[in-house]
Amino acid sequence: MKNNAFDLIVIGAGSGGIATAVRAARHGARVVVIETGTLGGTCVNVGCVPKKAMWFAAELAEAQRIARDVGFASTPGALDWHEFVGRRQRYIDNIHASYRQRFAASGIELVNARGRLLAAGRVVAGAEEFTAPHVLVATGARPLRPDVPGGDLGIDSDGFFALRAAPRRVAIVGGGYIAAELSGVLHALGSDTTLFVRRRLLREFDEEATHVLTESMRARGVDVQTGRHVVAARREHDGYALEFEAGEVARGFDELIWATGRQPNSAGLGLAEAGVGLDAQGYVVVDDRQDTPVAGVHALGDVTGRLALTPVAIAAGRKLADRLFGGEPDARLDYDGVPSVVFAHPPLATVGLSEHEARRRHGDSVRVYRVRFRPMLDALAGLEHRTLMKLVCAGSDERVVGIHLVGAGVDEMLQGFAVALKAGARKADFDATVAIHPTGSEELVLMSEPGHAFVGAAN
Ligand SMILES: Cc1cc2nc3c(=O)[nH]c(=O)nc-3n(C[C@H](O)[C@H](O)[C@H](O)COP(=O)(O)OP(=O)(O)OC[C@H]3O[C@@H](n4cnc5c(N)ncnc54)[C@H](O)[C@@H]3O)c2cc1C
Ligand SMILES: NC(=O)c1ccc[n+]([C@@H]2O[C@H](COP(=O)([O-])OP(=O)(O)OC[C@H]3O[C@@H](n4cnc5c(N)ncnc54)[C@H](O)[C@@H]3O)[C@@H](O)[C@H]2O)c1
Repeated sequence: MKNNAFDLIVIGAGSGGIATAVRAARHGARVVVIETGTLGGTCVNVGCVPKKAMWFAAELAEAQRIARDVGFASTPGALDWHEFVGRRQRYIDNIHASYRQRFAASGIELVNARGRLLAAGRVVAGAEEFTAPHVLVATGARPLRPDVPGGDLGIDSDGFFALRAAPRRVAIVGGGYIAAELSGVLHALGSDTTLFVRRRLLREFDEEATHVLTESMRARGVDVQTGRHVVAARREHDGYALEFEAGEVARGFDELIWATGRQPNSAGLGLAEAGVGLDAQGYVVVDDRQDTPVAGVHALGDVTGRLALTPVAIAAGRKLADRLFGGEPDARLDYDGVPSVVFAHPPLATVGLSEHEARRRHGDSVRVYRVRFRPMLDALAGLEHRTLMKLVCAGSDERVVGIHLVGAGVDEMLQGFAVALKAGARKADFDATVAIHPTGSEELVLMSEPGHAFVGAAN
């Protein structure tokens, strides 16, 4: 008879589940991974990876326009979506294959079924039951549409990845990462794009940075409409129509995309019955070691609702495996100072505190250094695109507590500066570093005078 006793049962083979399983197996644990859908979860299949592929396509479209502007005798061609999506899928298929290889090499068992917790240490999947002293819930999240009439019309980010052509006229509803990213991609690939934001774009981010991003998106041609609260959607003879709180209606959209947030995959897993706490939105409640109140039941990644980013789920998983199986009883992820990039057009890169949050925490000791400039290529092309670079410093020694960048190339620029922030760098350390010329990033080590406080913008 098959032995279904393991050291670790992982429910969900997304970014967090896979990372935990592989690290635990490396420490010698016997691991089974239970996955109901496709290996790799959101990031690989309907998240970061296909999104970045589309972002590259959009960047290439923009680069062709710039090439023409600076004198190349080229006319930007339209993207062959079938060709490109085929390449995108082959790239994803290779990731699936590498995961399978890694599982086989590490002796990790993969069960393709829906997992459900029976009790601490007991999980059922299909017709089988598995036991282990440790169970990890890493079941992720899925798109959430607003509860308004017509909220079931149109598509969400999952549907975006099923598109095989740029819609002629598209309405995107939402104001977070996904709304900003998809509107930039579709605009660059030829869609007439309107973004309807309930309040302001990326409200959790540094306000000045999001103001600059909003301006830059508008300058590129995305119709970003803020303060637009959608109360209903309809399908009319000439396409989708959206109705707003004040009674106005916007109509004539060929496609409607909801980018209004995500909800955890925590229902039907037997969690509440086993004593695992869920918050009001259904997120699994964990402490800073990824432990639930039930001994041996852990959770991480998007299902816990904390910093829904792939590297966060991966890092939390590796720490958990190090703690449970690697002899590191204090291992836990430090959730502070996590950098991230919104792959908008242009990208926005951020780490640490916003200016507002820094002033709330550090009062008058906050000093802000900023520079806005026209990147060389844009100047050559006669474009008015501006880059923002902003350092938020606090304390008498001007420790850098926030870095906010908006503009071409900042997506690849931030990682190294995030190391500096995490290591506790001071403004003086930036000043002491000789610039690399001519680059955009040199501006970050050349800022001399602290500037005024950002007092807000009506966007
Ligand atoms: C459009 C989009 C773009 C994104 N872009 C980025 C980006 O650029 N950078 C970034 O860092 N993050 C990005 N993210 C976020 C990132 O994808 C998530 O933070 C990450 O995938 C979370 O990993 P996870 O392991 O928690 O969950 P997931 O990757 O969602 O994996 C959960 C897995 O659990 C499975 N599952 C669910 N219920 C069960 C069950 N009962 N039994 C068995 N299996 C189950 C699911 O099928 C899924 O495979 C993006 C997300 C989206 C939607
Ligand atoms: N580049 C990246 O790293 C990246 C990219 C995409 C997603 N993600 C992760 O995935 C998470 C989910 O992304 P997301 O964009 O779905 O969520 P989000 O939480 O970033 O944004 C959701 C947005 O929808 C708005 N909203 C909610 N209900 C609404 C309504 N009824 N009408 C209008 N607007 C409404 C919110 O105000 C918010 O602006 C992100 O928070 C992020 O952690 C990361």
